[in-house]
Amino acid sequence: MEPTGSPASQPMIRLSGVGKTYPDGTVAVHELDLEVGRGELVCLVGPSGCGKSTTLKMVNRLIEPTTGRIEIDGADVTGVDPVELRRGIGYVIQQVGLFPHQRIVTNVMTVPLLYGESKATARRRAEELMDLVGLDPSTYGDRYPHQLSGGQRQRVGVARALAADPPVLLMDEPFGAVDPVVRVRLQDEFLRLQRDLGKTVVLVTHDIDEAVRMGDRVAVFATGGRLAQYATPAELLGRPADDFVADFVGSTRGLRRLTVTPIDPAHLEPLDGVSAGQLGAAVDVGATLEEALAVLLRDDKGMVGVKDGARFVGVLTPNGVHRALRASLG
Ligand SMILES: Nc1ncnc2c1ncn2[C@@H]1O[C@H](COP(=O)(O)OP(=O)(O)OP(=O)(O)O)[C@@H](O)[C@H]1O
Repeated sequence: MEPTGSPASQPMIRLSGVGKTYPDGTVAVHELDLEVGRGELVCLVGPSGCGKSTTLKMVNRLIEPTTGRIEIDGADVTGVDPVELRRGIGYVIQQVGLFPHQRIVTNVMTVPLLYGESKATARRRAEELMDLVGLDPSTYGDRYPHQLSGGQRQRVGVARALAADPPVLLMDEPFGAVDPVVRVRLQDEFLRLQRDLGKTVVLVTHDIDEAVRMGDRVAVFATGGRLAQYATPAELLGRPADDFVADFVGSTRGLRRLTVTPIDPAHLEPLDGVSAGQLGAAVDVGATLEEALAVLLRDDKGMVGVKDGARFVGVLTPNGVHRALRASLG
């Protein structure tokens, strides 16, 4: 599916009153309204069985909704041939689904070959994609899936999903199968890739930390396929909509807010009478409160200098951190 050059204000994905009731009467998703902007990364998070995967699969029509309407780039997906639809939508799942008896490069080439590219072009494209996800094709291209680590296999899954250069990427627990350290590295790599490529991404996770770390917005689902809150990470942690969300984001949400709240120059204090030598290390004005607080605690000077490039713009004190947290909720 080609982007139609629709107005930038139109969401890339729009779900209106979408519901799914399975034949046995299970309500997997209940009347869901959700919009995902162009280039936005939205995380769907919630306890097991709350309808996250079903929602994702309705977007690429692996599951048909029982009610409602789903549009991608302004077009009703039910009017698009499912095979055609899925070409415009990359899909990454936890179990990656690589062909075990094919080399990695061949696995990635499958998609361009499917679209009728010549073998040489498909190979070139596969090698580019492997580079893009941080796997050197000359080292890993000729290996088989079982000769890769879980994290490396996951990268192959992402490379393959990007092979058709789809504007939309759906990811179902993409980093679920790897250990926590590799997981954070893959999250960082993917965020960098996403910033460069500007895809519209919907990512399912049951991990609230992953959701607030990665999402521009986060949709919290509750049991019964009900959307409990759809908000930015800062809003979600600072103003949970109800007890369910407050409970789900956890009692340490105050700490988590530091990770999603940027330094606000309005809450800095002037440098007057303080020399740079008294300050220890400085942080960049684009840093988060968490990064600033880490330096503040480490250097133990009672304040941390904040720089914009080479220029000092002020100092942040523990009180300033408090004020910035309060003010971030408007
Ligand atoms: N084919 C089916 N028939 C009946 N019920 C189903 C079917 N597939 C899924 N369900 C039910 O629909 C609900 C939502 O399932 P879904 O897989 O979307 O949840 P999820 O939030 O992705 O869960 P998890 O985090 O455990 O993967 C669950 O209660 C599940 O048991």
